[in-house]
Amino acid sequence: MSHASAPVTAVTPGSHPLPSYLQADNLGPWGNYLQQVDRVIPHLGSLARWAETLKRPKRILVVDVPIHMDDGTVAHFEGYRVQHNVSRGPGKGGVRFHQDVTLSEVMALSAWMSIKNAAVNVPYGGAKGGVRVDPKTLSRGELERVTRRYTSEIGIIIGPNKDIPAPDVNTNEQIMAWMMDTYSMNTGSTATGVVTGKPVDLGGSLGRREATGRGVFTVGVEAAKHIELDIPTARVAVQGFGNVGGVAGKLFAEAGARVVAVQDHGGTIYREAGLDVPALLRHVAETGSVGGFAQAEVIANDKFWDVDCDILIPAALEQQITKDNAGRIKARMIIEGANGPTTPEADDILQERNVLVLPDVIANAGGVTVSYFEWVQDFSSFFWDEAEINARLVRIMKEAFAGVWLVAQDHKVSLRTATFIVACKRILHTRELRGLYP
Ligand SMILES: NC(=O)C1=CN([C@@H]2O[C@H](COP(=O)(O)OP(=O)(O)OC[C@H]3O[C@@H](n4cnc5c(N)ncnc54)[C@H](O)[C@@H]3O)[C@@H](O)[C@H]2O)C=CC1
Ligand SMILES: O=C(O)CCC(=O)C(=O)O
Repeated sequence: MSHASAPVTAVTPGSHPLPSYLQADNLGPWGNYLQQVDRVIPHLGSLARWAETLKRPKRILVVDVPIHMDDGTVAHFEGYRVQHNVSRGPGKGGVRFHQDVTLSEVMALSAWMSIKNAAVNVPYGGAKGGVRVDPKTLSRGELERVTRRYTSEIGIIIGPNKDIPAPDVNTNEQIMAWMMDTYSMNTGSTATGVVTGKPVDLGGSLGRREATGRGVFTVGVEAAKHIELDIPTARVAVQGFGNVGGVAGKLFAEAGARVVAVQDHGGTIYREAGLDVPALLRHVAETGSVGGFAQAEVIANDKFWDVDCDILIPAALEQQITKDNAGRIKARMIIEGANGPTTPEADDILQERNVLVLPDVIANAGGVTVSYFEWVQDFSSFFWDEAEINARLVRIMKEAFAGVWLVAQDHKVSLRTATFIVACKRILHTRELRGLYP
């Protein structure tokens, strides 16, 4: 068929077909997000008439990131920045470097940022970015060149008042420093507020590195009270032992819990008596993975889901808890450190089995909450001490979680749908106040 005669979807008044990249039935994380939105719509009252806006990212940028490799060749990487919603303020959300990252995945991650930011009521919309690259295969120089070129390419849509990136999987303080420097070079003045999660010596905030794990721990302790789960005697299993999982595991261990199993990209380890978490963190810092940790038994990766535990913390990637393993999970409570680790089908199975799921959009909001503190500190050039930051973080997390808990009771819905109710009402209320014109 020639291009000229290709079928064209007719657009009639009142019919608004979705753009092609939003149409497929099975879009992985984006498809999961859409199902989560469908579940909240019946609870939005008159604001439901604006709900379509939640299903369409505001702005999507796909960029080519060409760099010189150390061997003199030129390599091209695919980069994305998606601003899902900016009704409540500038876009805000991390940047992921991963070989499998896709546009629809970044769309979902940006949408969950909109929900999360509204759930804890920080004045941001939602955004996320990614580069399709395995940073472990790059030299330090190559990693810096990828970061700087990506930052220049997305420079047209980011900025301290437009969209503020931060760390996510495989990105860290050094990468944020390069991003800040590149943006500042391109705009002609030092703009510390363009990214958060920077080194403290460069306008970063005390407590940001630990903030997501601390938030996971805080909501976990609060939720445990509701189901009479005793933290000092609890057994915890953690998937992903990086920024989020490592800190959450450490805080649970310090509270007396036994971290019995940990899985990361390098394998799965188990110790019924509890792993020595500080020693494991040192091992990961030295070797890059939990693999090879001497004081533990190695188990098959799939056996992780059968581990006898009270609390499960997925803190790696999306779609880990599915209809295939949800029935095997022994935990009474799941705290989602990762974004999107549980599919909607698995959510239903877990609810049926009375497993309490603390959803990502509230449980891992500690990171962006302290990012907000960092941004505020950068604007005022006045920096707070760590005790103040942690106290404010804990207060926001506790209050947000308590509110979500009440909504879940009132509407007789899961904590995920309850968080979506709180957040979507806030987002759509601002949409309504701002209107659509022009
Ligand atoms: N860094 C942050 O402040 C925040 C991160 N998150 C989410 O938390 C999750 C983890 O992020 P970070 O800890 O920052 O990343 P990270 O890069 O520090 O750690 C990622 C961890 O996941 C593990 N992992 C990767 N692939 C795996 C696989 N196939 N199976 C098992 N483990 C695997 C890695 O080995 C590593 O331990 C992501 O979903 C991220 O979006 C959510 C909120 C904030
Ligand atoms: O700190 C931020 O701005 C966002 C962190 C993030 O990417 C997330 O919460 O998933």
